[in-house]
Amino acid sequence: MWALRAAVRSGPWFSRVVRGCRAPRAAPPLPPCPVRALATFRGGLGGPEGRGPRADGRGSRTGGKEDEEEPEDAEEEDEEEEELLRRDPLLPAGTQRVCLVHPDVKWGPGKPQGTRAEWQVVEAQALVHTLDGWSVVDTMVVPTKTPGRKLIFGRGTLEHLTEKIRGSPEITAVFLNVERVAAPTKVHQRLLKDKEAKIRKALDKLRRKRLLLGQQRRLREFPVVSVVGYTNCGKTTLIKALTGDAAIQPQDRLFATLDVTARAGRLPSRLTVIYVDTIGFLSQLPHSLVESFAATLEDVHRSDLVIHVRDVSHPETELQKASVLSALRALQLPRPLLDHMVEVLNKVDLVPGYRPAEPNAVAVSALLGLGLEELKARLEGAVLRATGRRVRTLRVGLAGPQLSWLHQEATVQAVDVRPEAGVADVKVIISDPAYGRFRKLFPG
Ligand SMILES: Nc1nc2c(ncn2[C@@H]2O[C@H](COP(=O)(O)OP(=O)(O)OP(=O)(O)O)[C@@H](O)[C@H]2O)c(=O)[nH]1
Ligand SMILES: [Mg+2]
Repeated sequence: MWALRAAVRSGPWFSRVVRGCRAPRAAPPLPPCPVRALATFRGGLGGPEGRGPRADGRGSRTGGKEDEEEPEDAEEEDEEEEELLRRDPLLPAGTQRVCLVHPDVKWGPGKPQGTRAEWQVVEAQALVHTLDGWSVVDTMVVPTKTPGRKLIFGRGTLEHLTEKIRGSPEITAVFLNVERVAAPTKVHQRLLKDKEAKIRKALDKLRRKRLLLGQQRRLREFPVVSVVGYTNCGKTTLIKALTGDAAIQPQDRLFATLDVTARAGRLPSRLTVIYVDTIGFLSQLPHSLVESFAATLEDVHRSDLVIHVRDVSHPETELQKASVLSALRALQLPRPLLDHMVEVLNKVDLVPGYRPAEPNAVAVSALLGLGLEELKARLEGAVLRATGRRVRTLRVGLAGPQLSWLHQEATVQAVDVRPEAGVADVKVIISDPAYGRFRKLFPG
């Protein structure tokens, strides 16, 4: 379901995607950059305005001699990993003023289903804006009837577009909103290969780290709740609202969250859960990036519960839901996680008089804090069911170690002390294995 959509480079450029037609400029074309890669490119776009892409890799770590040497300490290695995952040396540096060209397929097999050109344009604009210093200064929606062929536009249309763009000096880059990638040149093949090898290494390391984190969490028996959803639907804002963590900074941009992060929060019963924030989904993503995306979502596989956040104020909310569900299926999420997923209808404050159509979903405004108590109650029930935890009232002797054991191994909700009998009735949330251990340690 992922597809490559964009081609970005400095200077008006159509030659890579409109084969058979003359390129408007003589400069050698660069391989197109996947949308996903653009979206993950943060910082480091500085440099002289309008400078072309650093095809030689200068200023980045790719392609240089230093790459061949192993970093000496773990910190340096982490920095390198971070850099590799974030930077794309093939992107033009500095400020870019983009002309967004959207081929609007009106009929035939290439006609996009369930969406409209205007929303595809809005999404593409948002993607361009994820890059610091990049802005869309012009948008052209161009009807075309040759979907899936080598030629996207006819010669006449191409000439018209080229002329228009050449006549607009403010345009420094063209973003062609198509799912296509041209074969890279030999220079670029090497660069991409180097980068691929390094990213694979970084992903392996990331996987090992995640596995360790997952094991540590399991040992401490905190239930894990993963929060997934279309990009910009409000996942981070919801986690901020559920955990009260003021340090979390949601942003109104696509792919604001670029890595999986975990935060602790408490449910009404005082049960601590770990909320895992994830990278947003997009309806069309390049196949080549599925693996890296899947790696960041491995935590979701290991979670006890999944929350699917939806932006109900978005005109394409249904399409977004379908995209997320199909991506989760493609990622082969375990069946119980899919079946017991909690659907959260977010941003209801933007839809006056909103009435949820889905009976089991919870409507909230993560921003204004509406509906959160109901959501927490739902989450609690679902977490208890998913993790085999139960609320039990256990009688313990005041003189013995049982009470402190329960504080360590379970979530103590209330302690009703009966001094005359020298006992206390303790209301706890306890997992079945922990209860088994309690009974074994303190029989009778
Ligand atoms: N009005 C309104 N805006 C919201 C609500 N929840 C989130 N937002 C806004 O939506 C934008 C995106 O929110 P995030 O929480 O960053 O969304 P996200 O899903 O984490 O986005 P990515 O990490 O980019 O995938 C921010 O500007 C939020 O303030 C809500 O309930 N109501
Ligand atoms: Mg986020």
